[in-house]
Amino acid sequence: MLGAAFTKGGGAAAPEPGAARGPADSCYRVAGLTKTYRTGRRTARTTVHANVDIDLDIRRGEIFGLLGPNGAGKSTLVRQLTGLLRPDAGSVDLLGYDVVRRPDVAPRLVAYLGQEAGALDELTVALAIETTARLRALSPEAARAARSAVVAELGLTDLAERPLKRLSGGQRRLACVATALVGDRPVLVLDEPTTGMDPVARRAVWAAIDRRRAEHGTTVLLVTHNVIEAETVLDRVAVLDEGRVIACDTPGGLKAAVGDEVRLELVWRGEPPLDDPAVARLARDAVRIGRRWTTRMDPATARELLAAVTSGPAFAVLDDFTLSTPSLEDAYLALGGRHEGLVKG
Ligand SMILES: Nc1ncnc2c1ncn2[C@@H]1O[C@H](COP(=O)(O)OP(=O)(O)OP(=O)(O)O)[C@@H](O)[C@H]1O
Repeated sequence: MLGAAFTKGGGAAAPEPGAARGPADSCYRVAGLTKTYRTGRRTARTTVHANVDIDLDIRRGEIFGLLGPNGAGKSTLVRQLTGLLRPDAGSVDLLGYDVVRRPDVAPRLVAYLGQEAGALDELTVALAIETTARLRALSPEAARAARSAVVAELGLTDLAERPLKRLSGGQRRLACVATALVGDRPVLVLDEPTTGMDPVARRAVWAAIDRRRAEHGTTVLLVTHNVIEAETVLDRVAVLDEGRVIACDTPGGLKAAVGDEVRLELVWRGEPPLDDPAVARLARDAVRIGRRWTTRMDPATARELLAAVTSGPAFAVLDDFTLSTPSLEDAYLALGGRHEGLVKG
């Protein structure tokens, strides 16, 4: 199985198969992974504990998410999982291979999409995809066929002959996703793949990822801030905060941690009347972003406060409201994560 994955993923000669230490269905087994950055001179030394004693087990064929605010340590983690960064301590087992001891192995099993387009920027979309396919050891004919297929699949036909550097941010990101998908690597590690994309492009990307999982059993490790997207596509998610995994479960399992609470969102068109007791009660706990207030509470209290707000003077300045079951974002907040780094929608 490992040999087959290597032949398919291609590249230079496959390494000796690793001693399969993990269970047969394991893709990544991470234990005690720790990375500390030290910057600055001796007098103004800064130490950042980017990853602290991280344990993870990602199964084959899973769509596994890493969720967390800016600076939580997500990119640092995936760069170690893909052999681009050496951990200070800990182990990474990828399909039976020791990535720390053999950092050359990961690039041949994993298609990694980082946050930058980098070296491909000068090439046309078609050439960038085809070149990547050739680097993944496809024959010239197979590379051309794979390029045409992924261009059509992601709706890139009209952009295929344009250089990446002449595309919009979202278009360039889509082209980079195409380069990650071509050649059918057994593992995809995608760092914020849909950043800047419109809904049509985003849907095309998720459909393409889902298809690979269904047809090839591809494992996908997805870094995201986007909790809405995360909820719909992920099998399991690890929540990172300040370098540590603070939870790891299915989206449903994480949401169950929030219990029976519901989310009440209010959007104001003017200044809410704080002398209204219901408004004052909501103001006490609400997370306020611009004109939007978000709170979590038990359903009976939420209904009571909403009834008071919609039947009193506050209604005149209320633009919109929603009462909904908890989201992954609520679960994240209940876990003690910081609010600012997560985006909605
Ligand atoms: N090369 C570096 N040198 C020093 N500190 C770094 C370096 N790279 C990252 N850091 C720090 O390590 C921490 C984790 O950064 P990392 O990029 O892994 O976070 P992230 O979760 O991917 O963030 P984002 O969502 O913003 O991409 C941050 O505090 C960051 O400032």
